[in-house]
Amino acid sequence: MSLIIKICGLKTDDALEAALDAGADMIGLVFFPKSPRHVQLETAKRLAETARGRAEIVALTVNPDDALLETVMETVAPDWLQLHGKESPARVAEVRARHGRSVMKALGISTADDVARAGAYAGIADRLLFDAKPPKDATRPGGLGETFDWSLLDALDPAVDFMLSGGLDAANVAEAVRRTRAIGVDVSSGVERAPGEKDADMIRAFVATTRTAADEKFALDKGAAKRSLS
Ligand SMILES: O=C(O)c1ccccc1N[C@@H]1O[C@H](COP(=O)(O)O)[C@@H](O)[C@H]1O
Repeated sequence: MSLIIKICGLKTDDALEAALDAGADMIGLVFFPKSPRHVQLETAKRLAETARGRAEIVALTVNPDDALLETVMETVAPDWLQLHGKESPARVAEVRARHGRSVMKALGISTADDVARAGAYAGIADRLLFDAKPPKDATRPGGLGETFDWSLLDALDPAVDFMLSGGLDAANVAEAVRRTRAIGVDVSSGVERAPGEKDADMIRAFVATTRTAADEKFALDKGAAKRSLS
């Protein structure tokens, strides 16, 4: 399986086209008014119509109530609901059952305890997404361009798949691919020239670098598997 690439926080037709042309597998639309990437519903609807069938559409919300999720479902019809707040495992299960959509639960990581707590969501969320834990005074829980110590993820149950985010960019994503067993990567700030302003060249560089790193890792793993059989 090839590595999943998600470009998040798209709010213009040009940025969306750049992500789709570059070969992004998932595109993220942010519904969080305090974010510089917040997108109006009508714009989101138009962007989703362009993206449908070319990439999976992810609607990112933070501690959403059901009214917001219903509106997003009716207007945008995303493939995924990304929950990026303090949603409990029970709330994740409820959202999944009520809205009938795959749920990606984002979890902020700064300590080994944060990784241990992730186990409570395994088998409940359809996918886990690890992000850097935001500082206490942050105005948003993600999209801050901050990395975290990826070695903390070594303690995670090997049966649990996850995507990685938090401060990724074209300069560090190859190392992230090599260093972790993430099945996908998610980027927002790292493909922007200013907060909320995506840059087509940076999107292309991010996707190309990620694909090359994933191919190299696959070739290395294949070689190692062959050697262990001989
Ligand atoms: O992008 C935002 O503004 C945002 C707001 C609220 C919650 C999450 C947000 N973004 C997500 O955060 C991670 C990491 O982003 P970055 O690459 O470090 O900027 C990613 O999943 C974004 O989708």
